[in-house]
Amino acid sequence: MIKVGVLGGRGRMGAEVCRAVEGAADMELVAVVDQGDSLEPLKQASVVVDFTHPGVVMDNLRFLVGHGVHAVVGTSGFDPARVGQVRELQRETPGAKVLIAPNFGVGAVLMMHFAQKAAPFFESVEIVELHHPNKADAPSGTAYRTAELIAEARREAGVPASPDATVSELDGARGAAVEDVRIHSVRLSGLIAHQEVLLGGHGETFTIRHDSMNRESFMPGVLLGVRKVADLPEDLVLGLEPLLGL
Ligand SMILES: NC(=O)C1=CN([C@@H]2O[C@H](COP(=O)(O)OP(=O)(O)OC[C@H]3O[C@@H](n4cnc5c(N)ncnc54)[C@H](OP(=O)(O)O)[C@@H]3O)[C@@H](O)[C@H]2O)C=CC1
Ligand SMILES: O=C(O)C1=N[C@H](C(=O)O)C[C@H](O)C1
Repeated sequence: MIKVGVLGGRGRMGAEVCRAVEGAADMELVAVVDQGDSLEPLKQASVVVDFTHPGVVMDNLRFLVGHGVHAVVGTSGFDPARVGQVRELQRETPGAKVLIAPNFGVGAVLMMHFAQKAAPFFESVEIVELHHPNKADAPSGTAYRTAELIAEARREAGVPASPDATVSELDGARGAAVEDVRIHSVRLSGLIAHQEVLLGGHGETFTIRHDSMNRESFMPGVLLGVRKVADLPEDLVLGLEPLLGL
């Protein structure tokens, strides 16, 4: 049995993770921690899943890595500086593996993968992400990571930035740029989590779209992460891709 703790266990995702862990025959839910609770009960767990808030996740990781507890992190907000800080924590106290996945939806991981493959073949690429209005951060972690992967693929292939003649704009009209890739964030009641990667050039466009219809959709990926995190080949893995053989 894998002893699992959940951080953010009363939140939208955390509550869903608690249900999924309780329904898994090979897992035992040993600790559920939320805002204001002590982190101490998490020491009983061999793996802790974190779906909290970008503002607190680094403190959570400091505690988990410091106590040798493997972490499966879904919380957003991981830019290169934060990833570097996690590596530093692991250097200071070796032993705990960390999996940080911007998106645990299998379809979303495939969307990112296909976008990375397609990006060098088109002159233009932009991302539109659409989420429920309770989301605290923009752009989404998924869109940020997609932009990084697209930028890396285009850089390696020697493709220049997407053409754009804009010389005057209302602040924000052209979205946020992550390494030259524009991201547009929509917050709309009724939505859960959705993303389109728009590619264009030479008289054709290609759109890759992913939709999460509910939060259960993330659970197969989360449970896969819990099962695999202790045996990851590297101390820190970014994204579910290697666990899916991508
Ligand atoms: N990787 C993925 O596949 C997915 C990632 N996410 C990400 O997961 C994160 C959580 O999303 P969501 O569940 O919708 O958010 P919620 O706000 O519903 O849940 C977060 C929970 O964490 C609690 N919390 C805040 N601070 C702490 C703390 N210091 N210790 C313990 N718990 C704390 C919150 O309490 P309170 O409300 O009192 O602040 C809340 O109960 C976001 O960053 C989101 O982007 C979401 C979906 C999928
Ligand atoms: O806050 C959410 O809901 C989601 N957050 C993640 C992100 O920021 O990419 C994953 C998914 O989009 C849902």
